[in-house]
Amino acid sequence: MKKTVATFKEAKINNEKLSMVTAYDYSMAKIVDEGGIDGILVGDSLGMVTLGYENTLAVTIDDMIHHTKAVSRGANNALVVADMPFLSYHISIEESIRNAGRLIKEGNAHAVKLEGGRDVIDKVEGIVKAQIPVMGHIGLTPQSINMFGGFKVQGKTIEQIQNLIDDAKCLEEAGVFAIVLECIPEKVSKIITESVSIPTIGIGAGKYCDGQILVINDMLGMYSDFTPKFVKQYKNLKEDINEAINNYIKDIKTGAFPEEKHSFNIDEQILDKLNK
Ligand SMILES: Nc1nc(=O)c2c([nH]1)NC[C@@H]1CN(c3ccc(C(=O)N[C@@H](CCC(=O)O)C(=O)O)cc3)CN21
Ligand SMILES: CC(C)C(=O)C(=O)O
Ligand SMILES: [Mg+2]
Repeated sequence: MKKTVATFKEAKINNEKLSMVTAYDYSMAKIVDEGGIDGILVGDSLGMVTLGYENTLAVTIDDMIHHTKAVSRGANNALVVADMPFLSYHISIEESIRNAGRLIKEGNAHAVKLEGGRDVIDKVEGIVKAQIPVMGHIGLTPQSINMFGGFKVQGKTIEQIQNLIDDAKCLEEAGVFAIVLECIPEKVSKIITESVSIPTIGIGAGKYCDGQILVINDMLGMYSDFTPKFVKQYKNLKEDINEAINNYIKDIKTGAFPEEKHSFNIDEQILDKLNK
């Protein structure tokens, strides 16, 4: 069944949990889509996971469009959400709408996600008015790494918690269809989740969120630069890939690969003529 922003809103009303993962290319998008995932986020985490940057700040709108196009081709049922990268929605409302529009028109995403609350509310309103569904994202917003001084858990003081609740309510008011809550204490995301009527999607935000999201490389054990506490590793593909590569190398060295079934033939007569 095709997932839409309406599916997301209905899930909260019906008390059904939403499942999301990130994906950055066609093949992975197709696999997770066929697996029945509700939503795929083309996260700007691709800067770290697929491009090898230290953080997400260097990712460009063109990087995002390039990967979003690929993911959209592989996703038949899941809702495809594309992250707006750092500085693509900070300068003006006009520029924000233009960039969000490119992710939809060129990338074929169904919705965009941007980080922040009241500080970006005018941009959120502008994009929503342009008929582009927006997902909010508060808590540990990785594009604020230089303000936070690292990837650190947010929402631990009364003031921070009150700000998170107010941000969530303002985002709902501005028309977002869902909000990502990243790296905040479980009891705080419970309060936020109960304060809004749109679904909350948690990452490191505990069990009370209306849905969960993880970076695909983390949950499959394919990224080892760091492993946040909130990651549950469902597979260790790094180990499997290592084993496969070792066997492949061994087979090449010993001549066990390729076999006849992996090779192509020509007519013996042609070979005879060639030899004469
Ligand atoms: N592979 C990957 N997975 C992610 O979840 C992810 C990215 N990349 N890139 C963008 C952001 C960065 N994220 C991160 C990165 C590190 C921590 C981390 O190490 N957190 C500490 C908590 C530190 C504290 O106590 O304040 C941890 O131990 O989990 C958390 C989120 C989440 N996002
Ligand atoms: C971690 C998720 C929510 C994200 O924003 C990303 O992958 O970029
Ligand atoms: Mg992101």
